[in-house]
Amino acid sequence: MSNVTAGTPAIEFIGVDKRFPARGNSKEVLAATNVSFSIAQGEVVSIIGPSGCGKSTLLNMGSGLAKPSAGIVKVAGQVVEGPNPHVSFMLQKDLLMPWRTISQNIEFGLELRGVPAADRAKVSDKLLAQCHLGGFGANYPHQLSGGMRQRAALARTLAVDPLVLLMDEPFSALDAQTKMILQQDLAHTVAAHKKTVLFITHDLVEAVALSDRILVMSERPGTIVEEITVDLPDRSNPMARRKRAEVGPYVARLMDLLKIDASTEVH
Ligand SMILES: Nc1ncnc2c1ncn2[C@@H]1O[C@H](COP(=O)(O)OP(=O)(O)OP(=O)(O)O)[C@@H](O)[C@H]1O
Repeated sequence: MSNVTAGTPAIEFIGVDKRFPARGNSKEVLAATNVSFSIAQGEVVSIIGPSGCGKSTLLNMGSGLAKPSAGIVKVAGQVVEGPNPHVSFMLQKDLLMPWRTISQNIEFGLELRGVPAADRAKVSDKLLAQCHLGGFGANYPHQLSGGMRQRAALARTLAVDPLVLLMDEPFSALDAQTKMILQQDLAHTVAAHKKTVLFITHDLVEAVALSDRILVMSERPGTIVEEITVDLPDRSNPMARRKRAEVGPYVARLMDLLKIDASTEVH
């Protein structure tokens, strides 16, 4: 799946607008405007921005679940016209199917693609081990902790061997320590498999700890107002990276760009 010509960006947005038409009493919403960026294969890029600025809408367009109102989105050099096999989604909610075991959940995407059972089992066994879930394949989601369920969701996301992982606040519902452990898992796995990641987060330290670059969006209609290169070592070891003194100044800069201070209103 990931055999894409070297040098072709994994995902590109070119002059993208997204408008939701007026419906009933609600007016038309211009969610995002003039969004352009390009992510190279193997890069990890985070998007941060105020609530409602269109971050999830961008991911939906990347996955083909929503169409741009203007501009184009390309994945692996091809214009995204609908759901496509190059991308895989991971959300805050694990969305595991409660009636399927963890292995069956991990294998679901492969099943849809008609991969034979024995081959599916090989993939899920490997991912269970890699995601520290060895021995839990026959369990059902309700038998696992929240952190383990997100690990299973990550394994399911990786099972189809996507070129791009689109991640929408995947760890935001977890406690701070579990979150750091899962960030570590993710960073390690992404580096080992040279995956491309587009990651949405409200957690500024998480963005610095995990990313090669951070795209900062304005209030709605969201557009990219700043692009910050995270020039720090240890992208595959966010626990080490977050201990570095340079993290503080990056976070301060992001807070300034997002205009977060003591007077910021809570929505
Ligand atoms: N299907 C839809 N129909 C109409 N409006 C929508 C739809 N989806 C999103 N919107 C609107 O578009 C804007 C952007 O929403 P989006 O969920 O992309 O923001 P976000 O930046 O991800 O927000 P948050 O940080 O709170 O998750 C919001 O005003 C939202 O209400």
